[in-house]
Amino acid sequence: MIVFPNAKINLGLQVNGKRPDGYHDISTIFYPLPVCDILEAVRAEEFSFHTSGLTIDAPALGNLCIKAYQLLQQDFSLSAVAMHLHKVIPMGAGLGGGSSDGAFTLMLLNRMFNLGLTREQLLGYALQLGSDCPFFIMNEPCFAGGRGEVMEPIQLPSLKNKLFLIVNPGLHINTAWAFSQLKIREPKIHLREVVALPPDQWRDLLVNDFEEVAFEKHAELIDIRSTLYRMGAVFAGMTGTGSTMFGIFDSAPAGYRTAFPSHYFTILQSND
Ligand SMILES: C[C@@](CO)(OP(=O)(O)O)[C@H](O)COP(=O)(O)OP(=O)(O)OC[C@H]1O[C@@H](n2ccc(N)nc2=O)[C@H](O)[C@@H]1O
Ligand SMILES: Nc1ncnc2c1ncn2[C@@H]1O[C@H](COP(=O)(O)OP(=O)(O)O)[C@@H](O)[C@H]1O
Repeated sequence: MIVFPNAKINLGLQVNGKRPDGYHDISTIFYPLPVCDILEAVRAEEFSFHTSGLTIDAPALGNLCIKAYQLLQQDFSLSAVAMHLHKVIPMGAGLGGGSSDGAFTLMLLNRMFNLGLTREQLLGYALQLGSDCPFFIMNEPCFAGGRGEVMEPIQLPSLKNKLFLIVNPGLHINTAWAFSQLKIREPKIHLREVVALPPDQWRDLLVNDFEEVAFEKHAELIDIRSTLYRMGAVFAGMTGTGSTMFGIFDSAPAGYRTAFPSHYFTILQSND
């Protein structure tokens, strides 16, 4: 069985406060984008896990695909599988690639072994893997609160047929570190009100609180955002805890193939 774990970006990200459990309450809009890893699993005599494509900066046993298998193995007597993950989504980039792999592993095994897990049960397992894993069980534009697991699907017709230029400068920003650096402030305007406006009015209103932390550490991210606006982006910003930047365009900007010579980039059409 083969699945294609996709990435996501965050449209705005407000950190509202620290929780007793050590996590933070956030408000964000998770938006899926069709840049995908490839994950295959087949029944086998013994368990194996192999990867290809981008090198994963985590020990094999720490891989979220293996953690997902182990989670279900605890509750069901799953027979062995041979898994292969082909890594395409840049890591530690704010694109949720690892989280997506974990969530898609849960959905793949649920189908493969006919476990009959409901969406609620899958969401529960996904949250044990990480705060933005549950989103990939829903995998549609969602307004999210809590740790990122309290989700409400949201319509964003203003993004229909828009193009997203994703630029990853390869700067790894650790999620825990980014949260530890944050100064929590009251948002000037709530996320829901901003995204109700046309995207060309989001500039300076749709804020990712982690930009202040990331831009202070990596000034080149500010240059990437300026370049995206110069190229005609209706909106440009950082996703998650970074370092991936994205620009939203009405059409493919001239010269985008040569605008970021030393960075990973890709241009995608909104799924909506
Ligand atoms: C903040 C987001 C926005 O999408 O960043 P990105 O990972 O996408 O950049 C995600 O929710 C991240 O989710 P995820 O990457 O799964 O984080 P987790 O593994 O659950 O947590 C890693 C660490 O980040 C911190 N953390 C994470 C989520 C959260 N709501 N509050 C936190 O304080 C905690 O220190 C936690 O130990
Ligand atoms: N299957 C996986 N793919 C990518 N990263 C993984 C995977 N499993 C575990 N990881 C670890 O999780 C970290 C964060 O992964 P990822 O979700 O891609 O980050 P982000 O959400 O910031 O884009 C990676 O840096 C890596 O150490």
